[in-house]
Amino acid sequence: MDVRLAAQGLAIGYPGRRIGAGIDLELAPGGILCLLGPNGCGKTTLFRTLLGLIPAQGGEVLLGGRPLAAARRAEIARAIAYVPQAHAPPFPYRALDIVLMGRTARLPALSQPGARDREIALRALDRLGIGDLAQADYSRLSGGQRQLVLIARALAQETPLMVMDEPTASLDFGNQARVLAEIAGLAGGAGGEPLGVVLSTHDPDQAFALGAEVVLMKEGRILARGRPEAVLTGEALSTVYGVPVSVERTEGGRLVCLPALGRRPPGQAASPEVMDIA
Ligand SMILES: Nc1ncnc2c1ncn2[C@@H]1O[C@H](COP(=O)(O)OP(=O)(O)OP(=O)(O)O)[C@@H](O)[C@H]1O
Repeated sequence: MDVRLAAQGLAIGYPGRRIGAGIDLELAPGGILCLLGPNGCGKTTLFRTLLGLIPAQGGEVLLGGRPLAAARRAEIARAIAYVPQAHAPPFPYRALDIVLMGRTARLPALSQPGARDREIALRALDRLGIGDLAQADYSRLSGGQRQLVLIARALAQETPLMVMDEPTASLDFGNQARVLAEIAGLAGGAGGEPLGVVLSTHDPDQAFALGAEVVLMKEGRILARGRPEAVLTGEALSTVYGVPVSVERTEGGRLVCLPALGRRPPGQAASPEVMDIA
């Protein structure tokens, strides 16, 4: 089955508000796309458009070569799982109930999740090291715990593609590494068939760690796309984030991005993001 997700000349935004345009990208099982860009540049808006949650303002999204706009909600949910930024629901669901929601698109109409769905949901929680939270009230979990539950929900959905909006944002150092390893494993086929994963992050080092294809965004447009070594240069990162950044190689051979605090790159205007602390 062809489950590639593609954006062609995509324009994104909200009624009366254009956020971005001219966006082309493609995600196939086995691939990892890492979306980087400053706050407010349109990453979440792009994800919501790729998922069909808001309509494209121009161009189109194709799922398996067919227009996403023509696909039914359940069909999209069987192809693409979504890990939104962690939020608290208005009702006190158990963490297990939240994960079971990932099974909805797999169930016949009007039927309740069964023993197998429960087993899959519990396995997803265990895989992320939070099996002990299954009966906990989701609304009382920490931001990072909620984020892990939402990732478990996406795993339980058993889709070939996964869209993850800042999946490591609230996680501690160890859980960030665990989730990155999980993403690499999913794309590598550790859970069975290789998945295609697109994630957004504010940490460019994650793109190096994952060896992911990078999509660098600014103001709703794609500035550069390709291998992290080619795209994530000090110059490109300095331009996009408005702070001087150098990219250096560690003794172990890994590239890391280092923002220099207190100095601006030549020609950069003063920005509230630049801290003059030197
Ligand atoms: N429902 C909405 N209606 C109108 N504008 C919106 C809506 N939601 C978001 N926006 C605007 O769209 C722009 C892009 O927001 P978006 O959340 O896509 O950015 P982002 O790159 O994901 O940001 P961050 O890195 O801070 O999460 C912002 O200016 C935001 O104010």
